[in-house]
Amino acid sequence: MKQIHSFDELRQIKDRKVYALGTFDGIHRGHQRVIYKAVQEAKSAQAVSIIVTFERHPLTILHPDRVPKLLVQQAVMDDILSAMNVDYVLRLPMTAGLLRVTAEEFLKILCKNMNVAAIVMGENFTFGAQGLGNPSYIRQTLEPTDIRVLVQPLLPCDSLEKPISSTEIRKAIQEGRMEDATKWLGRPYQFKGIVIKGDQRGRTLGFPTLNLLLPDEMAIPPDGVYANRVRIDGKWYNGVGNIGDNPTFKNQYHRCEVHVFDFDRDVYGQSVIVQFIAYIRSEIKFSHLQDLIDQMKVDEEKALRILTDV
Ligand SMILES: Cc1cc2nc3c(=O)[nH]c(=O)nc-3n(C[C@H](O)[C@H](O)[C@H](O)COP(=O)(O)O)c2cc1C
Ligand SMILES: Nc1ncnc2c1ncn2[C@@H]1O[C@H](COP(=O)(O)OP(=O)(O)OP(=O)(O)O)[C@@H](O)[C@H]1O
Repeated sequence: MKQIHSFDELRQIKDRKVYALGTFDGIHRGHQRVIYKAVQEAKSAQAVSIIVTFERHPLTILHPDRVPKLLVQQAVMDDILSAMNVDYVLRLPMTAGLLRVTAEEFLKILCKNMNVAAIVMGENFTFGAQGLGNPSYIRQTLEPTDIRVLVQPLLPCDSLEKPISSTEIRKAIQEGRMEDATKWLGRPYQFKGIVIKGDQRGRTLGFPTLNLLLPDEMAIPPDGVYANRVRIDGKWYNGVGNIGDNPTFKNQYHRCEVHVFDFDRDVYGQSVIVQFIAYIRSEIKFSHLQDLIDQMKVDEEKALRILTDV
């Protein structure tokens, strides 16, 4: 999959094109429906599939203090899109100028002399200045052309009368409902990070841990203990982890740690992926070290049970 960043680069692509339009944070199951449709349509129209999205969220310009946390890091998003056989992702740099582009202009740039076979979007897609462009606007505007407009019905969250959305998934993660996040994303919630040195106390407690700084741009589950999976050097391991600042000890900082089962290699400096499968309990300030150790043994048992059941 190739990445492009401007309408000029888009114009260089002479193949027939099928676009999928949206923000696509998280590539949740609703997004996957739209993307699969675009890939399928591209195949039958002998065209290339192009995801049209933004480098950053529009709120980075409109309300920087309200920018939502991300559900997927860009490198991970690109791996997912490649695995879905997408040909290109166009990530438009987010600028005040881009936000002023009207729906009419935006459609014109995307479609005029661009050799477009089809445009795919979900029923709730909006675009252009003030979000005035929507599926019926696109249908109407492209009516006189031979560009197919494929509007996908919204995939609902099964427990709610709402469509799956990045917003609902962010809420689930922030409330520790990791099972909901997994169901709606179609994969466990995860982030990538570099293993840093901790206090090297874990091994003396019988629970050595990988320590990661929390990626500031990402949605972070609440402080507490989790059943985790961790990918190290391409291999997945089970584990039990903690997000928090270890209130039992002094001079700590907010981080994520995972005790990886059946693993004893030194991986400082390596990039790993941590998945959050289920929330187990909140963090506790223990008065005695032995109470923390006993509790971690209980947590380990619980995590093992959860991870063998999923
Ligand atoms: C499963 C698990 C549960 C934990 N629960 C707590 C807790 O409730 N309270 C706390 O202060 N620290 C908790 N921790 C963090 C430990 O205090 C920490 O892993 C230990 O002090 C080692 O730190 P280090 O990696 O910096 O050496 C937990 C860690 C794990 C792996
Ligand atoms: N549940 C869904 N089912 C089908 N298509 C969807 C669903 N949710 C979004 N889409 C479509 O996928 C594309 C990308 O969606 P987008 O990221 O803009 O919205 P979202 O997931 O609802 O996020 P937010 O919660 O931020 O509004 C759009 O074309 C949108 O209409």
